[in-house]
Amino acid sequence: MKADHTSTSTGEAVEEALPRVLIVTAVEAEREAVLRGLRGSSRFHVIAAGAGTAAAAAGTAATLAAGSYGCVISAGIGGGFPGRAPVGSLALASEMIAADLGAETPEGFRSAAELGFGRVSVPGHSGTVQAVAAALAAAGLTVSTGPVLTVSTATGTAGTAAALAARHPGAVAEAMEGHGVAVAARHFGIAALELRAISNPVGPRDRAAWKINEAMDALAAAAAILLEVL
Ligand SMILES: O=C(O)c1cccc(C(=O)CC[C@H]2O[C@@H](n3cnc4c(=O)[nH]cnc43)[C@H](O)[C@@H]2O)c1
Repeated sequence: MKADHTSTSTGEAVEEALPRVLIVTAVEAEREAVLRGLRGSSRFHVIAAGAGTAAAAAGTAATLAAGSYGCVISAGIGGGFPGRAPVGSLALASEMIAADLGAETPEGFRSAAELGFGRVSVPGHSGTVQAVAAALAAAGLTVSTGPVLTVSTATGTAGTAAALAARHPGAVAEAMEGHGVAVAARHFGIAALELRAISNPVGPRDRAAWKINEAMDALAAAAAILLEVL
């Protein structure tokens, strides 16, 4: 998807016949950060659907059923895997993985896919992922592209962080909604992306150290680039 602008006789830029983009955040503060970056564009519809995959999937599906969209983005703050996505940077999902959908067994965690009862990963639309990553980097923003994990419980110990990193080599970030948004988008045959602004490292929980404002500013800056590239 690429922006296609024309001008009116007065020189005013208008967005013409471009597909609408749905952006799904968890909470209102994330929605407001995205809207700040979008500077009033009517082509982007931004909803705060609630935290977790169920709320995200339900909100996404209900919105897609009621309108026409070319692309859906799960966006918000997230945890970054140390050495891959530092606090204040951006993470863009090559795939959105339901990282704790499965079962504990005596041999350890087995994913739903390994157990034969479902897929746990939805790929991001590769052309769009590449275009967005390139545009963010060209704008001077720090962005890491790789698998983004969707978890029901935010990681709070070094042990869980290490286990997730071992199960998902190359994972750049974790959050709580991406896979739900992607599954809803797939149901409607629409491309999905996930974009996270990193507020905290994945690891031992230290909520007081989360850099929420820094992450919200990065999210707003990224939204301004989405406006140009999608
Ligand atoms: O307390 C606040 O001011 C505040 C402002 C905006 C958002 C929040 C959230 O707690 C958002 C919850 C949302 O954040 C994602 N998230 C962020 N870090 C992680 C993590 O390390 N692991 C998993 N999820 C994370 C997640 O998608 C939540 O829905 C608070």
